[in-house]
Amino acid sequence: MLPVVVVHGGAGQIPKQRTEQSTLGVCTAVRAAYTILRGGGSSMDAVVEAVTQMEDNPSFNAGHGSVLNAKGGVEMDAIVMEGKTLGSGAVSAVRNIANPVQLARLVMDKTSHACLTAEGASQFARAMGVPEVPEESLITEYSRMRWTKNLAPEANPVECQMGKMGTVGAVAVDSEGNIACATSTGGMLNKMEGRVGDTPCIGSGGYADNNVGAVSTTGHGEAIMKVTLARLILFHMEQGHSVEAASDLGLAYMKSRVAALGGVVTVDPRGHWAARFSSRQMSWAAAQKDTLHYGLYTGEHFTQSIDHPH
Ligand SMILES: NC(=O)C[C@H](N)C(=O)O
Repeated sequence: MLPVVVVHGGAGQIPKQRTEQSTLGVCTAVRAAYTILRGGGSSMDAVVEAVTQMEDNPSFNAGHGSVLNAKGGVEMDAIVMEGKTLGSGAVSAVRNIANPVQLARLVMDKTSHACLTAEGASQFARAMGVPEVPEESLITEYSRMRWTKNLAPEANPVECQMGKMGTVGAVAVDSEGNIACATSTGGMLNKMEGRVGDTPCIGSGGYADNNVGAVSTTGHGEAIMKVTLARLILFHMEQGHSVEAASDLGLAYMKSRVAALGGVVTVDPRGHWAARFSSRQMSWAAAQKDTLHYGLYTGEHFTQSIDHPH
């Protein structure tokens, strides 16, 4: 069954005019990651490549295309974790870099820490030679439009969040059976400056353990943290549930316990995979055995050959 990679482009409600770009984005990212796996590359390289591509894609709320905070700025969170050693790296509230997921990986590889935040993360990025980019280059017309709309006195904050839930994430198992996850986000629209969400928090935004599996999550961060969604799903897998059942149990608990919707991508060590969500939509894609799988609405599942798209 191995290798496999599964990605998501965020749970929520995607405006009609953006659905096509979103589906295209997850499919392109999963293809790039699968090429790495098929060439014998590691699951960590694969998930970082997939998430990097989606950070660069303005259709998603991560990197270029991130939502704006209350002051109109961009602060981003990201995490990576590898299942062999349980090593992880994260950055939170980081500014002025194009690819927070790559900085998270550097935190894992080059420091003895699990997470660096804000100005400290920026200093570390500089020390590692990561180029600084102007904030303007991360902001799209669409994210500025959403932000402005949200400032209007009659704005409905819940409605405004919809369509900008596009956090991105990936999980993978490589041909050696090593498992990894990565998640990256601009957070929640209009968040307070300095707000840190679930994404960089181990066990909430993601978790990977070669003995159990891996999960990357998306949804309302404060709710995800309350139930430590990624680790909760892996707990259900430890209890013998399938990737699909465990994902649904975790999401159902979050819905009943804290009235929140979300989505996840999940793998187990044998290469079973799932893309599950309680929100109306989540763009997702998976690649395994040279087949591309993708979908957007509940119950949707399209397949095509990786090498011969039609
Ligand atoms: N779109 C998302 O998934 C948001 C992210 N979980 C956060 O709260 O920061």
